[in-house]
Amino acid sequence: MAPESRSEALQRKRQWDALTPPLSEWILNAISFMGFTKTTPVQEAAIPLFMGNKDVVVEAVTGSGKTLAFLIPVVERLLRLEAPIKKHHVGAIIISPTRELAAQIHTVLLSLLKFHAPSAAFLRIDDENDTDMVDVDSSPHTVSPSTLKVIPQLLLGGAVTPAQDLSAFLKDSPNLLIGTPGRLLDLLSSPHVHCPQSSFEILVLDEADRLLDLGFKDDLQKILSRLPKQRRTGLFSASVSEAVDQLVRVGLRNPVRVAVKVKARSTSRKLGEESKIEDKRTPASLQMSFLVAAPTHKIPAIRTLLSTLNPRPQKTILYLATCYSVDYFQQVLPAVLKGQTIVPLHGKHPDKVRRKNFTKFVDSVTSSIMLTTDVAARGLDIPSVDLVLQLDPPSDPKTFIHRCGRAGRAGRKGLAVTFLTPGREEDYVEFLRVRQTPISPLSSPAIFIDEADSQRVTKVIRDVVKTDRAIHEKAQRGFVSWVRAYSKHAASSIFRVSDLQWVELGNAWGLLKLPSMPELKKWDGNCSLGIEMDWEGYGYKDKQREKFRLAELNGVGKERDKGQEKGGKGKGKGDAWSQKKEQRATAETRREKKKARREAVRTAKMTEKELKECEELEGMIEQVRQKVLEEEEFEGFSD
Ligand SMILES: Nc1ncnc2c1ncn2[C@@H]1O[C@H](COP(=O)(O)OP(=O)(O)OP(=O)(O)O)[C@@H](O)[C@H]1O
Repeated sequence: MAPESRSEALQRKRQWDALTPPLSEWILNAISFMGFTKTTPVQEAAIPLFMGNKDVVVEAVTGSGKTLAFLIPVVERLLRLEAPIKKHHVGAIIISPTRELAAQIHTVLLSLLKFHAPSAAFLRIDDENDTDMVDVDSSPHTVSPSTLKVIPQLLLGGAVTPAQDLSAFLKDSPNLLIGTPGRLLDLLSSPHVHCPQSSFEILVLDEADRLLDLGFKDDLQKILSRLPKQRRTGLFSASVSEAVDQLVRVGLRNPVRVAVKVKARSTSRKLGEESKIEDKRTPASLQMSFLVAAPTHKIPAIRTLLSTLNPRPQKTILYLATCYSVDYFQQVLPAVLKGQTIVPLHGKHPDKVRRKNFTKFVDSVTSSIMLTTDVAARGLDIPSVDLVLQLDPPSDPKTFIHRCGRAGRAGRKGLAVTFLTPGREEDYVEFLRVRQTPISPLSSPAIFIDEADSQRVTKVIRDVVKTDRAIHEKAQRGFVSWVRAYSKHAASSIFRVSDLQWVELGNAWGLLKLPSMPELKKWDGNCSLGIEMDWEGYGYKDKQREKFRLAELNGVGKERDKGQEKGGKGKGKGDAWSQKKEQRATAETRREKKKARREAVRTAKMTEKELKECEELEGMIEQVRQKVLEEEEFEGFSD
């Protein structure tokens, strides 16, 4: 017999049924139904280790199939126990940093369990593939297969209360919990939920480096303190190596490290130098590009890119730095990017909006752009996303590869374009290269923007802003939050507020004036940006708000608004969120103002009911302002 060639050996190796220990028949069946003929490299390496008795730290590029690389071992281990897990005991936990990602993991799990008859029957999963289901009694692995099943529970913040989570837990007694840290902790804190040594098998941290970040530290530590030390733990991410110092905190025992890298020819060699093969941390099918453009040229460039790319992008994700910039650009971009459905998504949206918008984007059949923040940077697997745009490079450099990795998944072609402002920001290319994330100039399609085009776009945006004072306020708030984010960039020697060109930026955003903010205190330019505005006549589209504004204008608000609306650096209510301390009126002054306002409103002939509504509205606005201040000051404010 002819000896097996290397490629034949590799092919054979990458078969699902060649994995050891062997996978259950029903899993092979499920995978075959999903159309995955071969394992991906990370699945091939990680599944046997994690199914065996090893803790693993797995790093593999975005879109390389890490979800199945941990779901299969989790499910297999739960179904190979000697006896079913006791009522209200948990056998496994999967933690994810965001709701959308946790929900996605749960969906992939259900698509597997559909093929496991006892679990599917319990979960009443729609089983249109009845005929593909394997009679688990014939499985060689399980001791009492017909009694063992996987019962997952998805735990997310938002729509469902912690009490409802607990009640579902008590009713169904799930043995596998999937959720975000906060909600998991709520459930695990109940005395009715048990994770003893005898039951608990396996813990997975998906996007582990993100979960090990400071923001999740407390919740994660509390979760870990409720789990037995003797357990299997798996950490998965496309950038897990950044978190290596933290691994000890998670209590890993001699973990095996699995690192699946991509080999690529070096893009940045000097003249006459041989091209080298380098390790890359992004998938080979993903073209990673950058475009150097002045701020006012960036949105026109996006418009040109979307209309010249061939084939036209079906779904695009456009990343911005902060939630408030998303709130603003969702108002103005439809006028510039005609023919695109713009769907906003960020972490400050109420849960209902967040779910509705996410589904809208995923289900959209027309060209759509998701306008988002880092809340959608990781893990999301939306196959038809073929273009990722970063109007602002992320503050945290490891987020860069996650954002780009929403395109070019599972071998599909994708393009990621990052916009950089001419000058110091161009050093970001080298900054990324030394982090094994090479990006090259966008050459195809070539994008040229002339000044007239960029001026036209600025005008289109400004015209939208002028239609509603509320949009102007969003613009001001968005811009301030953007400047703050810029000032907190991790690569602080590259992204420096002192380099910002304020007028150019104000025009790029279509602002009607530059907001009053500490960053502009020493700037001696003109905050009005040369725009003539009749500020008193500039109203809200919302009738109630406008009525209240007019009432205020005729009364106590008039004096105060003057300073603010001249476009100068006067202090007023509108810049409360940028000058917190100066804006906190004493309780007495507030009471007086309220009295005077009531008087002013009375002269505007409002009914008591209208007056009450206006006051409620203003109270809400004030609360939001205060919240914005606090969040921006203490939390960061990016996603
Ligand atoms: N063996 C396989 N063959 C082909 N496609 C696969 C295989 N395994 C998974 N996929 C598909 O690859 C895509 C990406 O998988 P997955 O979301 O698990 O990637 P990931 O490595 O977790 O990415 P990220 O780092 O962005 O979270 C999914 O659409 C999934 O269905």
